[in-house]
Amino acid sequence: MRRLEPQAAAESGQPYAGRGRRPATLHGRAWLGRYRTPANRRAGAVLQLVELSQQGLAGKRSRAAARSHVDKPGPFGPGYRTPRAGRRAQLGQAERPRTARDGNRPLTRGSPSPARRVAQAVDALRHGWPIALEGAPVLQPVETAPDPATASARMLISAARAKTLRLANQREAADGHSPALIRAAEALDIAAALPIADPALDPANPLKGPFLAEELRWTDAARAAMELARVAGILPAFLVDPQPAGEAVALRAGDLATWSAPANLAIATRARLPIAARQDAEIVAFRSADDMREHVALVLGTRNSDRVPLVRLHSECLTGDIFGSLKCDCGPQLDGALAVMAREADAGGWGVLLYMRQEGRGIGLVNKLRAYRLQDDGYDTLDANARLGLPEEARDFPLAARMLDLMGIARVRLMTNNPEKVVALENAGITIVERVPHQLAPNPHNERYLATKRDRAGHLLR
Ligand SMILES: Nc1nc2c(ncn2[C@@H]2O[C@H](COP(=O)(O)OP(=O)(O)OP(=O)(O)O)[C@@H](O)[C@H]2O)c(=O)[nH]1
Ligand SMILES: [Zn+2]
Repeated sequence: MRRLEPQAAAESGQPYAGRGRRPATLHGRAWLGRYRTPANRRAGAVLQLVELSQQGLAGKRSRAAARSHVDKPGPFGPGYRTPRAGRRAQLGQAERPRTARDGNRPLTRGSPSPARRVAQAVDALRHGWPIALEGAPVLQPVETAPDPATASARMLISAARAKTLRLANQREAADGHSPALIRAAEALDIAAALPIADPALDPANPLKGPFLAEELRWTDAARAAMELARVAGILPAFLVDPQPAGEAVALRAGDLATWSAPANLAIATRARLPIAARQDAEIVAFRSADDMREHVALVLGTRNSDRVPLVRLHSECLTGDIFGSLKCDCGPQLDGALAVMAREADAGGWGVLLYMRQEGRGIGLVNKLRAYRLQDDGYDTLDANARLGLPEEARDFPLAARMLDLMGIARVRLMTNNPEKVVALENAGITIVERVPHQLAPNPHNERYLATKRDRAGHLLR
């Protein structure tokens, strides 16, 4: 049975509060120093033998730089400046690709609907089957490819990954999740392509290449492919125009926008759910026809139109929520939120916990665990995601707004330290009457994770 501890106890500074577990030892971190080779430039493209280095570490923004953006209103207090304000539209709103402008090869008449095409494409990527985005060559996912003989000299990878291979320019690599096209001197089969796709294999494969960076003429389709890989939870790396080609699932870049529309979400069912924190709790389940992830809300206390509910938007963390992982603060935050809401209900108010199935900030469990592996090599949370070619924040917060909307909740007191949640919910039409800080005691394993949240992601942590 899960053990609950009140937030007050957790806030009192007790180590590992909220989960009642202590780590046996405190592990030191190995920071690896590496080397780089100079680039050999030729005719505007970069052709070189690549030696990998940990340049991601050099790319850290300072705390001052992270905070040097526009002013924030209301919930954060006077003078607060939001980090990454210029990129706010991308963050917390899983990218909704625009309608494709590339190419002119039409899908056949009577082909499946956009949502069905995306569902089939995601399924294909999980099985290792190729996809064919309109206007783009056939793309074979590297990670899941069933036939090791599938080969191509060209690969589509993330700009961030291309940067670690010394192939992307700074401008492209700034948006690490954006795509880059590379060409090898000879065809790469799956065994050769995997170390290019997976940074976890870098230590065993320090030498790669030579590669040529090619101009990408089907950008929208390539961006959609990266996004589909994220949704499928696989590494964002594809063989381009592979041999043998296999039967590809056809779709358009713009199909993703239809697939991810919050309006698709509806209440599926609700039931009474006595939980340790509160016996009269209710659970509400949400479902979209398109997305297999089923989100839920827990309602604690009796709905009361005179009281603005205390709301916690919690994103799934299997490791923290279920196993009590000490690497993050998710487990204590989940338990703490329910305990505070139960107290609120005792005092005549009510609370709503939205449990969003957006594991690893939207990159999925396996890719989060890949990021953990890179963190063991010294990368922080953000750099580990970047090195994988995945966005640091890929959650779809408008979906949370849709859940509140479906429950008839327009005004909330939001428990969070993350200003982007506040901004994203407000942009989606929810009024945040108050931001309620939700900080719990750190432990030696999550100190760096919390410092990264504070110093690089702008979370309001002490
Ligand atoms: N990619 C990645 N995700 C992580 C890592 N550690 C935790 N997470 C995920 O981060 C998310 C944390 O979610 P929340 O606690 O709801 O949100 P938050 O952005 O930390 O903001 P708060 O509301 O202040 O807690 C969960 O989905 C975790 O699975 C990590 O190292 N890498
Ligand atoms: Zn966690």
